[in-house]
Amino acid sequence: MARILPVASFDCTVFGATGDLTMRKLLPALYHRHRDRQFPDTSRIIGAARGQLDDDGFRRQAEAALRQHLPADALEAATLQEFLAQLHYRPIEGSGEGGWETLAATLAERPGQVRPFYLATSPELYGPICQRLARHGALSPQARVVLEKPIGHDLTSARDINRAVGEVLPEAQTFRIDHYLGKETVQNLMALRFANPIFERLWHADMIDHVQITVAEEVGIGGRGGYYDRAGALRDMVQNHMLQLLCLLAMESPISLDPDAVRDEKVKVLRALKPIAPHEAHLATVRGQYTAGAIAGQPVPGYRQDLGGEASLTESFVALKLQINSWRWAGVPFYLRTGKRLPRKVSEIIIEFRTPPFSIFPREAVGMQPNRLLIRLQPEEGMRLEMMTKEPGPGGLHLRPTGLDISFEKTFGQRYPDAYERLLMDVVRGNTTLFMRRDEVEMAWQWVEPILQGWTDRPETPRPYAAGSWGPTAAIAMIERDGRTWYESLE
Ligand SMILES: NC(=O)C1=CN([C@@H]2O[C@H](COP(=O)(O)OP(=O)(O)OC[C@H]3O[C@@H](n4cnc5c(N)ncnc54)[C@H](OP(=O)(O)O)[C@@H]3O)[C@@H](O)[C@H]2O)C=CC1
Ligand SMILES: O=C1O[C@H](COP(=O)(O)O)[C@@H](O)[C@H](O)[C@H]1O
Repeated sequence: MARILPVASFDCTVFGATGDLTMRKLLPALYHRHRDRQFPDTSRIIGAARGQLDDDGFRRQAEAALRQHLPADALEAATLQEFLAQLHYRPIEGSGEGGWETLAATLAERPGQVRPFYLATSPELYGPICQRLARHGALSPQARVVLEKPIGHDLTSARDINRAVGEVLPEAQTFRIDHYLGKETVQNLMALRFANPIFERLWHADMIDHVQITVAEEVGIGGRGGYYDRAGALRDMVQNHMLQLLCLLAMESPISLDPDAVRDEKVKVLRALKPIAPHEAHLATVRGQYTAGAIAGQPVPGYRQDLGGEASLTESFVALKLQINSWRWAGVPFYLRTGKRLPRKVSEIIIEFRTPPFSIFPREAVGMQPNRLLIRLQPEEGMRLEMMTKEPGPGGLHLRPTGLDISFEKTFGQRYPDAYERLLMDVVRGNTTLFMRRDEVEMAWQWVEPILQGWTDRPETPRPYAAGSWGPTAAIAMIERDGRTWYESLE
């Protein structure tokens, strides 16, 4: 059973409190933390948005959302009522003047509380909201502002947001969230690498042939088409989640778990990424867009139908090959791919090791495969080290890949907290380790931007792929040109 470390009493103001993210992720996460008694009853969760609701109206919306999004066995009547009683609502205009004095007065009732402000709104509002919080004296030393991804739409807008927020708030009180960093299995990458010296010896271009990172989703763009069609897969998933995974995989050992020690090492990886110039973007990347198809035997519409019939050049799939300019990684390609409406939800990292420099086994020793370390981030979280083993029997020397497996569920047998649960409690604690620093976000945009530029300079229709397939065939061709292949661990 995991230890629950209690946090201090807080007043958490959630801007965008009636939106999808709050209803689907933040309130369920806070409910779970309440259920485990991780925060005191004196804590309040104050919803804020433009809708003219009162506390009861917000509680009714929240209750409906919790009933929809929590598993039935987590819903206990008394716990739910206690949690709802901690919810409040203050109407507010994020970029205007209405509602700020009332919110400030509500917060002033309890000056000693930790004050998280969660900005679950569009990023254009981050600067205006922070400026207003400052103007109304709400940014006490106990304040922490959480900025949801995406931080901007490109490097310039990211810098503008960071500058506007930085004018009123120190970096130590700024929490740029990337929920992948809150996933247990993503945090485990640090344990895998820095608590197991056997791997550190192998974690090097001398031993590793290449790395694959796949983040596949079954879902389409759903009700978020307005946002997604402006973003696309590169901005939505690669600029943040996938580059963060890459940083944790590729960074050198930090000198400690201190937030800046870890983030310094991640920034070094981002700085070492070999730029993909605009004119190279078409060779180093593949963009795709799903067409109608079937997932788990059920027909699903295509991207354009999901958008309401509009034509669109936005990619719902991207695959790319990148290199890291460092002694550790020189010459080791990293292949990344992510997409919506792929055959199943799976996030997985494959480290493929080099083959033996010379083989003593005859050709008939069929099944020779390189060693691979599979790190399954979700679902069926775990790790598998694939080794070549002699098949038992008298009929000659036959080799077969077999796995040393760790299933987290079998090993630890407990509920995995959602990423937002851990991250929200870290915000209250004031621990920024699992949040992105300003320079990290900007370096990631700096690397991604020439690719976007290349796509703009030579606009092409993304390659179609049927929903339920693994993306366009060009993504397969991209890796196969290098004599490698995407690894499907469950197939
Ligand atoms: N939904 C998700 O799964 C994820 C979302 N995000 C990011 O989180 C943010 C929120 O996303 P999501 O919840 O989906 O968006 P929604 O459109 O569902 O919700 C937006 C919320 O912001 C409020 N709002 C809009 N304009 C203003 C304003 N001027 N002043 C105050 N409140 C305002 C809306 O209420 P009202 O109109 O009443 O004011 C609503 O509560 C976005 O940046 C998104 O990219 C990030 C990761 C995942
Ligand atoms: O940030 C986002 O992440 C989700 C995928 O998150 P996961 O925890 O379900 O793997 C993605 O669907 C969404 O488009 C993106 O904005």
